[in-house]
Amino acid sequence: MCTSIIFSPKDHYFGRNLDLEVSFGQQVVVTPRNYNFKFRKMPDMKKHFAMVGIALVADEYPLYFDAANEKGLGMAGLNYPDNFHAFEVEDGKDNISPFEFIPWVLGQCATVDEAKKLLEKINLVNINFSEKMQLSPLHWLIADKTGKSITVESDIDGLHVYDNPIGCLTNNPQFPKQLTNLDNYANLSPAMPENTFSKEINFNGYSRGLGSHNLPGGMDSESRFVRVAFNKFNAPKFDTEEENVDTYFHILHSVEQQKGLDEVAPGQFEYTIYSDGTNLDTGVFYYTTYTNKRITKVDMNKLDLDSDQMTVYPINDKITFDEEN
Ligand SMILES: C[C@H](CCC(=O)NCCS(=O)(=O)O)[C@H]1CC[C@H]2[C@@H]3[C@H](O)C[C@@H]4C[C@H](O)CC[C@]4(C)[C@H]3C[C@H](O)[C@]12C
Repeated sequence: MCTSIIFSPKDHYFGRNLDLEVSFGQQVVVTPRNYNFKFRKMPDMKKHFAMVGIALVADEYPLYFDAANEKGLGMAGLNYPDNFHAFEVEDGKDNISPFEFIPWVLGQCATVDEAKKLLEKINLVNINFSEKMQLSPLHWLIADKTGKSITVESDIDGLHVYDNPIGCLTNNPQFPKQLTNLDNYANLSPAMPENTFSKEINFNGYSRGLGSHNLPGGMDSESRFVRVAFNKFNAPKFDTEEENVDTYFHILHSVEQQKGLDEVAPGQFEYTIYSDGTNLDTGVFYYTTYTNKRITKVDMNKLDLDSDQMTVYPINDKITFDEEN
């Protein structure tokens, strides 16, 4: 499972938890403006916006899991098995494979509105990156530095682009069903509950936090959607970058999957491999990993963004302690 959010306390932070049972050897990858993006069915993109995110580099191509560009547009791909459908190549359309989708959008769009326009021509096609790396069944969250976001789902009946008023995405079911399910939790509150049960009964309020007693705690996608939305909308907003980044990671870590809790095959457990976020207003990228909760920072603006060569930073994954004595 995975969870992606946009959090807008002052600046806008966009990113995700990547949950899986195996790691692909992904890294932090900055792709500068003059790296030549090749597309299978579309012309090369020789000049484009620079982007930073997490990717697996294969055959010198950045296979992005999630990224944000220098204009403040972010995009993340999350698993969407059984529902995702890829189509045959169609004349007159922008035929893009899912593995090309993030560079295609982030390379040329600065805002969600521009992305929506581009998506009118898109046909997500059935082309594997390679024999070994087959098509991924994904859906996407796209967000910008106004705080606006959309969800993109390619179902058997075509491409759906939904306005996303919650600014969160997890996995199945389809996005409209996640929104409907959220209705079930409208009475959650950070405050102690009012007695609307019956005037004839007195409730003692035996514990603090009873307003969120029914907040779902499961690893499943519906539970994480409700939990991350509740935690995000009730999170404090600060003035400093440090406090807002810290809060952003508290929100993502509230839906992280500890090893041992989500068995996907006998003895195999899905867990939160990394959590990341880009400040869309500044282009600074942050991440933590399952074993390294100290926030690592990569500022793409410190690189030559007019270059044609990617910069790759291996994931900083080591468990460390601050030795006090
Ligand atoms: C599995 C990842 C999504 C994580 C997630 O949602 N997990 C939930 C699993 S489930 O719902 O519980 O089944 C996705 C996100 C981005 C994907 C990767 C990117 O799309 C880049 C390439 C694309 C290639 O086609 C396949 C390998 C790959 C390297 C993908 C592997 C995998 O599908 C990734 C890593």
